[in-house]
Order: sequence, then C-alpha cells, then structure tokens
Amino acid sequence: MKADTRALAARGLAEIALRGASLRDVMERHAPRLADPRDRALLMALLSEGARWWLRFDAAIDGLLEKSLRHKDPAIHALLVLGLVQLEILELQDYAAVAATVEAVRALQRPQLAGLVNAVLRRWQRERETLITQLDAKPQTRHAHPAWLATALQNDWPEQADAVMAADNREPPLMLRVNRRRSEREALIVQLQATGYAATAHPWLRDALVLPHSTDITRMPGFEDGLFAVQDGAAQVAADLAELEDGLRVLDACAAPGGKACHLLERADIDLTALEVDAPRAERIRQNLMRLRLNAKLAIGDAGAPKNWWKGQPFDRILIDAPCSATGVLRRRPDVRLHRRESDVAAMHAQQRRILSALWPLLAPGGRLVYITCSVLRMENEAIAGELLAAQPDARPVAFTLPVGRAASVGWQILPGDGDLDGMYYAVLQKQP
Ligand SMILES: C[S@@+](CC[C@H](N)C(=O)[O-])C[C@H]1O[C@@H](n2cnc3c(N)ncnc32)[C@H](O)[C@@H]1O
Repeated sequence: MKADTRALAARGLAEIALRGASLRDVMERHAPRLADPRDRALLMALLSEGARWWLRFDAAIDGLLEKSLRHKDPAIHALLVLGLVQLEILELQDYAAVAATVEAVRALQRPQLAGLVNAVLRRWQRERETLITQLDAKPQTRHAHPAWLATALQNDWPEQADAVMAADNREPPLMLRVNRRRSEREALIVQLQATGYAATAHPWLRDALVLPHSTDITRMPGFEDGLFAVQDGAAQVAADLAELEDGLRVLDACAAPGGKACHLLERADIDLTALEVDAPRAERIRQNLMRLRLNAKLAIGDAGAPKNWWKGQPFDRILIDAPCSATGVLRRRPDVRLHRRESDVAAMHAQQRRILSALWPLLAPGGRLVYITCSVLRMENEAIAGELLAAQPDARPVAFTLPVGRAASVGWQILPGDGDLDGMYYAVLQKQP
C-alpha cells in the first residue's frame, strides 16, 4: 500500500537525517516489510532523494510551520520534507502527492495532524515561486549541501563549486567493469542488450560499460558467473595508473569491498595482498573474489602499523585507496552529506598521512605507489601527496594526464560530473631506484 510505503519512508528518513542512521541500514531494515518490488523501489527513491534534498526542504518546512516538528514529531517533519520531494524532485502529480502524504499521516497514527500537513503542502503550492527564490539565494539551500561543505568547495574550487554541487544532485549512470578474465566487453554488451539492458562501451575507459539508470544488478545475465562488477569509471582509472605486469608483488592497503583489488587481478597475474582493517568489510572482499573467480592473500590489519602484518618483503606496487570524506561520491551516497562534519576532514588528513608514511618504506626501489581518494578537498589530496614528497627524498611524482579533470599541484583531480564520473583524486609516486 502506497500510504504505508510513505509512512515507512518518513520514519526511515527521520532516522537518517535526525539520528545519524545510514541509508543502507534503514533500507535493509525497512524494505523487507514491503512485499511488492514497486513499493520497495518507491521506498528507495523516497529515502535517497529525501536524504539528498533534506537540507533544502527541511529549511523550507521550517519556514512554513509556526513551531518546528523536527524534535516533537520527527516522522511527521520528515513526511513533510518528503511531500516537497515528491512535488519538486520526483515530479509526481500534485494531487496524488498531496493526497498520499496526508494519507500517510494516518498510517503514522497522527490523524490529528492530517489537516496541518495538508495545509503546509497547499501553502507550498500557492507560494512556491517566492519560497523557491528564497531557498535559491544561499548555496547550501540551493544545492542542499551543508554550509561548511559549500564553503570548503568554494575555497578549494571557486570556479567549479556550483557545478560540483549541481552534479552531486543528479542521478548518476550505472557503470560496470567487465571482468576481462571471463568475458570480452563487446560480447557482454551484446548479451546485455539482447536482454533489454541499454549498455554501451565507455568512450575512453577500456573495461567500462555504461547504463543510463541504476537497476538490480543481481538479476542481470552474467552476474552470478562473475562476468562483471559495479564500479564507477573514476575508480577504474586506478588499475591503469598502477601499470601492472605479470609477477609483480602488489599491496592494496585499504581494500574493502575489493573493487580495485579485483580490477588489478583481472588485469595481470600478480601476487596481491588485500589488506583491510575492518574484518566484516574484509568478508565482502572474499565474496567479490569468489564471485569473480579471482585469488588474493587477504590480511586484516592497520595499514598504518605494518609490523603487525608485513612479512618483510617489499612490494613493487602499493595502492592506497585511503579512507576519506567521500565528498566526491555524494551523488551515489546521498546520506553522506548529512553525516559528515567539518572536523572529520582534519581527522581524515591525519589518518591519510599516517598510512602513507607508514607504507612508503614497504615500496621496493623503482616501485610505484598510487594514492587515491574519493574526496574533492585539497587537504585530503594534493596536500597529503605534497607532504610525502617533502618528507621522503627518494619519492618522485609521476606526471600523467586523463581525458577529463585537471592537474593538481601533485597528481590529478576529477570533480563530480567531469565526464559524468564520480569525483576522485589520484597521485602516482615513484621510489628512486
Ligand atoms: C575507500 S574504501 C576502499 C575501497 C576499495 N579500495 C574498493 O575499491 O573497493 C577505504 C577502506 O579502507 C579501510 N581502512 C580505513 N582505515 C584503514 C587502515 N588504517 N588500514 C587498513 N584499512 C583501512 C576502510 O575500512 C575502507 O574499507
């Protein structure tokens, strides 16, 4: 029943936006209560777009209510936000969106608030243009980004900040990576197109396929057989930068869930150690290796403390896909902007520096280290690579260019939306032979 779906979405969105729950957890807990896959899809759309646009429509609802319901009745507050999301973002028919939202008030067992909810949504419709002009006046309510992040983007990327935030709010394509050990890209495209999937080859990434919309990939032909994995194109650049050859010893230092590790293994016959600090997340590496029919040595440990897991043999390649603010992937993870705090960035910087300086001694002379984040903040990116170069006399930056993005003082930055990719930073550092 649609009303129940909206009521469930309102409860879930309140948990995400007001109590710090993750979208994934909320979806996993609530979706099994809906039998119809169309209701589950609506729940996902409401939760994702509700989280993505919370900071715009939460401010609007505050302006429309005399007394905020945010603390007193969080699910009703979230339901009002969802009412505006349905009208403005999901573009449902006005009548249907309002009627179903008012109906959901009853499903939330607050029938006494049905009149208020109806009145607030009607007032939005009447005063829409003025209210939208007010919301558009500030970057944080225009683009639904936290004020600290809008400011940080304007400081780091004054010319691109607006476009970056707009890209964070657009639906990303679904990108796959063909497992070249098990299929050819063209053969996979033919197979997918024959079953109704509009897959095309990415214009410059060798292993990437693009589909216009997200879908349940587990139902796609070839999934169980490990013919492909889901991976944004920006993440697929890592394997090119590693310049692999058969026989190399490679460390993927921050490996879960194993996307880049598997790509490296698909590219060459390497001796790969996949290290991860979080044991439950490491289990996901194991599952991905199994599905894609690949082999690696799995290690659980802290990349910043190699004495606990390193056996003393240097690595020819080290990939550090560092823990970071994830500010480059907000389009795919719409709840992150609600949970990240400004203070997290300095904490991430300290962690990234600790990991990079602990791993540099493990690199063989002549070897290369690829440092990556899915952050768009310079403090986590070129600042980290620059600090290593300043501290290690045997480190040299390797120059490279990509078809999209821009050179940083060290390395290369793709911003969200460049080439319709996620935002990602890359630096390649070589140890003098
Ligand atoms: C950006 S994700 C890696 C994504 C992965 N490379 C992929 O392509 O699928 C960063 C990972 O680093 C792990 N991590 C964080 N701190 C770590 C540490 N000190 N040592 C090892 N792994 C760490 C996190 O648990 C997380 O799984």
